[in-house]
This record gives sequence, C-alpha cells and structure tokens, in this order.
Amino acid sequence: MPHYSLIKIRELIKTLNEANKAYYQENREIMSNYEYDKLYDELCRLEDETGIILSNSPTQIVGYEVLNALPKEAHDLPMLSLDKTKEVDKLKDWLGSNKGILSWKLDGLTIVLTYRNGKLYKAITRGNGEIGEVVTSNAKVFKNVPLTISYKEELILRGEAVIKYSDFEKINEEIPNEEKYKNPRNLCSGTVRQLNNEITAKRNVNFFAFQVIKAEDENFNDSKIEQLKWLDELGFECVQYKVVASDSVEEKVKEFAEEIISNDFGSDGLVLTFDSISYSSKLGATSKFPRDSIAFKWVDEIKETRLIKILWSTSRTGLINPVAIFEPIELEGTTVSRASVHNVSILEALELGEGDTIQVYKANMIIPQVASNLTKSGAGEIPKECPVCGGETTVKKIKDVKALYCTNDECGAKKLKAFAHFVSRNAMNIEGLSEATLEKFIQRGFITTFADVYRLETYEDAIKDMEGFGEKSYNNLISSVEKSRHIPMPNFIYALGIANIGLSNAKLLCKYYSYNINAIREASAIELESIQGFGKILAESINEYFNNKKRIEEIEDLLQYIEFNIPKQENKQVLEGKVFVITGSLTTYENRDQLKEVIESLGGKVTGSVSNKTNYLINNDTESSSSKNKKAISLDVPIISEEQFNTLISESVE
Ligand SMILES: NC(=O)c1ccc[n+]([C@@H]2O[C@H](COP(=O)([O-])OP(=O)(O)OC[C@H]3O[C@@H](n4cnc5c(N)ncnc54)[C@H](O)[C@@H]3O)[C@@H](O)[C@H]2O)c1
Ligand SMILES: [Zn+2]
Repeated sequence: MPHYSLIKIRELIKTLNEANKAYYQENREIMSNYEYDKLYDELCRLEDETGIILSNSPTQIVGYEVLNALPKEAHDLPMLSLDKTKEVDKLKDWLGSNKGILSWKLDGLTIVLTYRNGKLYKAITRGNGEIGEVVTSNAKVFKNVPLTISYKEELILRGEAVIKYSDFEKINEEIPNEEKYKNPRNLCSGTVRQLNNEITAKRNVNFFAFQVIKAEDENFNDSKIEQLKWLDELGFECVQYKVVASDSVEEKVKEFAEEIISNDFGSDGLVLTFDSISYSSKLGATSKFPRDSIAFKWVDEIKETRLIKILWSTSRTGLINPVAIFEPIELEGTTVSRASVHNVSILEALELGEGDTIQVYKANMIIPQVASNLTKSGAGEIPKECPVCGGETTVKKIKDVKALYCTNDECGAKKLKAFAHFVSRNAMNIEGLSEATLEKFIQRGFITTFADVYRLETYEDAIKDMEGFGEKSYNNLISSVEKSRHIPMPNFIYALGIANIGLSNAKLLCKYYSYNINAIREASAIELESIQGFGKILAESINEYFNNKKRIEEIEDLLQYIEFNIPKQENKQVLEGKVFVITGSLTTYENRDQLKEVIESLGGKVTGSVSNKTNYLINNDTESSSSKNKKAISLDVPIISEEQFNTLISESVE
C-alpha cells in the first residue's frame, strides 16, 4: 500500500498541474496565487522529506503544453522560472559582495522580442519555457514598443507585457460577463494572445524590457545596468530598478514596498540579479532556474477577521457579484473591510457563511482577497431576488463558472447604472447629473426612459425645490442637456449601453454603416459579425438590442431629440492613424497650418519632431542635411515633397 505521503504527493501534483494548465493555457485561475504557492511549497517539503520526486512533478518541469491556434516557435534559449524567497536575509546572503539590480517582478506575460536590420522582426511569448507562441502582430500594437530602432544588428531582448490596473477596470467592463477577467494578468495574457490584433491594440498593453539576450557587437562594460540604459536610448521602456549591494538590499526592498501602493502595474514581488554579465553567464542554470537571479516574493500580510455578511451587488449588465464584508482590519498600511468574491463558484468553494472566521490578504499587495475560510459554516443562500429591484435571479454556468444574474429588464440597478452611463463623458456628456441626482430623479419618476432626460423641463419647479438644486444649477443642467442633443453618432450608440459596445466598437459600427442609424438598427447578426474585430457575441448583442419591441419604441422616442454631427469627409479618412512632421518652406499650401488642416481633415496627425512613430516627413528639400532629415533617415522614415504628398492623398481618395 502506498505511503500516505505518496498519496498526498500525487494529489498535489494533480491539483497543481490542473492549475498550471488553466493558468498558462486558458488565461484562467482555478485558485488564487496564494493558494497555488502554498500547495507548491507543501509539495516541495514532501519531496524533500520522502526523497520521492515523480517525473510529472511541477517542481521539476513546467508541465503544460502550449495549445491554441497561434503558431508556435521554439526559444533559442529556454525561458526558466525563478528561484524564490520571502526573506530579505536570504537576498543579502545570495548577493554576497556582488553588485546587484533589484527591479519589479512584473505580473504580466513575458515576451521575447527580436529585431533585425533595425526592425521588430518577431515576438514570442514565454509559453512553456521551451516553446512559445508567435505574437508579432500583437506586439506591434503594444503602446510603447519601438517598431524601428537605430541598432541594425540582431537584438534579442526580454520584457513583460502588462496592463494597468486603471485600464483593467475599463476594459473588463466592455467584455462579456462570461468572459470577464479576474485580474490584469489574466486580461493581459488573453489580450496578447488574441488572433486579431485589433483587439490587442484597443487594450493598452505596455511592455517593460528587463533583459538583453543578444546584442553581440555591443560592449556593455560587463554591466547589465549599462544594457538597460542602452535599451532606454534605443526607445524601449525598461522595468524600474534600483542598484543594490548587500548592505542596501533591505532598505531598497522597503522603498519598493512603499512605492507599490501608487504603482498602476501589478507586481508579484521583486527580482534581484547580478550586475556582472560575465559572472552571470559563468553561473549557468539548474533545470528550472537561472543561477544569476532570484525572486523576492511579497510576504502577504494575512489577517484573520470575521465575515459580517455577503453583500450582493448588481451591475449595469445585471451580473450580481458577491462581496465579502468583514470586520475592518489593517493590511499593508490601509484599512480593509471588503473583498470581491468574484462569482458563485468561488463563494461555494470557500463555503462562506455569516460569522465565519476568514483569512484576508492583498494580492500583489493591492487587491483584497479572501485567502481561506477557517470555519466553513457553509455557503449562505444565493439570493433568489435581486437586491436592488427584487426581480427574479438566475444562476448561469458558463465554462465551469457559476454566476448570478438579475433577469428583470426594469431593474433599478441596471437603470441607475444605465442612466449614469448614458450621461457620462464619452456618451451624451451631460454635466450636472451625478449618480446621486439620477437616483433621485428615478425615485421621483422624472426619468424612466432616456428620452425623459430631454423632457426634464416638465419638472422645473419640482427640481428647483430639490435639496442642493437652485435656479442656477437647474439652468446649467438644462443647457447641458440641450447641448447634448447635437452629438457624433458613435457617442450616441455608446450611450445606449448595448452590452459589450465600447466607444471604439461604436466608431467601427458607424463607419461600417456610413453613419446611417437605420442601417445599424436593421443590421442582421450575420452581417454585423463580418465587421473587422466584431465577434459573434458582440454581433448578437447589437442585433438583440435593436430587436426588442419595447426598445424600438423608446429609441424612436429618443431620436426625435437627437441631431447627429456626421463627419464631413467620412469616406475620405485616408490618412487615418498616419503621423506627419512638416519642415521647410511650402509652395502649394499657404503655410504649415493649412497643410496641417488638410492632414487632420483626412484623419492624420501632425507632430513637431521625428520619432519612430512618424510615418512621413514632408520636406520639399528631400536632400537637405537638416537635423529632421537626418533623424528621418536614421529611423527609415520616408521623406516626401509636397507634390508627393498630394499624389499620395489623391491616389488613396479614389
Ligand atoms: N493561480 C494559479 O492557479 C497559478 C498557476 C500557476 C502559476 N501561478 C503563479 O505563478 C508563479 C510561478 O510562475 P512562473 O514560474 O511562470 O514565473 P516565476 O514566478 O518563476 O517568475 C519568473 C518570470 O518572471 C518574469 N519577470 C517579471 N519581471 C521580471 C524582471 N524584472 N526580471 C526578470 N524576470 C521578470 C520573467 O518572465 C520570469 O521568467 C507561482 O508562484 C504562482 O504564483 C499561479
Ligand atoms: Zn435587479
């Protein structure tokens, strides 16, 4: 009969390998990192104690395959994991008398970039360390990756693709409920591995370089710090780092820990590496870790507290999320009293009930999470009624995840949130209608449909009598309501709050239908799906929205108040996304401003100096050796005359 420890080892391997598969292949997390690391440490301990190490143990190999539709490619140099410690003392010992570089361990997706002849040639994800996925077209639309650099030999570097916390919130809002991401890391991983890079482009992926792998003819004085500085000069953004020696490590770790609060990028710890390139390469690697670097993991400050209740919170889309409300505790310097439990499946797994003793920590030192439930009194009841409208709820199960929804179309939460969205800046842009005011207007019955916003004058006296409202604020409100009647169509479509339609999708939609609102309203799902960047879910959600009988009437009602500003030269936006720099004297245009106007009216942009974002430098003296010309030549930016510019636009307009 197998020894108890062996049974436990097998069990841990199975669980961890399942978690790995979800994490690396499917951008999903079936457990928190906290839990994963705890089980992993337990496996290490058991393997140590028994001397039994099974071949499929995740402590030995990265045990998952890369499995999706993206093309694969083997890495020239395997991408290993990092040895880890939670103790500053261990960092000190490890560094010894060497000079070190301490940087954020960014929590995103690692990417290897290769440049040839000064051009971004390919981008590959870390994948399973041996084989990665080719994501070159996605990397080209990262926010800050230079497409062209002045260095012409082969350059290979590694860095982390990450999405900001602040962008994460916004982007997740536009993603269908059943596909929402739990944290910026999942979102980034899902984003970088899109088959359609238009989606990637919209999601603000940042890339921070942390290691040069190949730049053979450069001499860096045997220093990785010099390598990072060199990358910086080439136009890369590097990970933020601090130079350390063993007697300053502790202080620098502290500084990072303080800075993390204001850091908009997730970081699951720090990385310490030797500065010396030659010493690092002499050390080599174990089968799993390089010997020149070590990760420092944040010791999650974890505290026990008592669960007061589960609060169910309904969102604009009708998704009802469980939030754990507990007795306030201090964590990493702030007071915390609530943590999202994400969905019904997680709530059930934690068996959370009122009065339970729970352990709470902050993931990556920022986001409060319930780590475990010590008393497990059993999951309380899932509400049958929406906490806001009392409407019937339903649990839907999609891809193994159960989530709760309000089924009532008239739900107040959906309504308040829908109105708040309707008046928001990128939507109808109506100032003076805060959520609090909207709530009062809804309660008093002043507004039940969007069109009612344009009939608020009916309630003039009642509104002026409301607390906090006077003659002046009333007049301001009415004039900004009036102003909002003239609006570009994409903002209007966005304002309607169709599930999954953000402003950028609304723009694509309007363009596709040449700003014909009726054509948009009548479009079939199949036709909508053929729009570049639109998927089935999006197409169906638009089609469903405009086919609801009650809504058809509401929109008719609303449209009588709206006048669209149709862009004049719509089908002539031939310079869309193109960036120009103008220099020297002009002949066919009166002055630079006039040329600038033409470029902008065709969707292009004019900037003052040549950079790797410039598409054309306009200079009638194409041969001159002005500094702008020189810069353009070094960056491979074409220099064109006014005449060539005119040909360019006349050809493309046809
Ligand atoms: N929740 C889950 O189900 C689950 C499953 C698997 C793994 N995980 C998490 O992932 C961790 C293991 O991940 P791993 O082995 O992929 O990576 P790791 O934690 O060993 O980190 C190594 C990687 O960090 C990256 N990195 C980021 N910033 C860096 C910098 N400044 N310098 C150098 N490298 C930098 C590099 O790509 C490097 O390969 C676990 O500890 C766990 O927290 C969670
Ligand atoms: Zn409801």
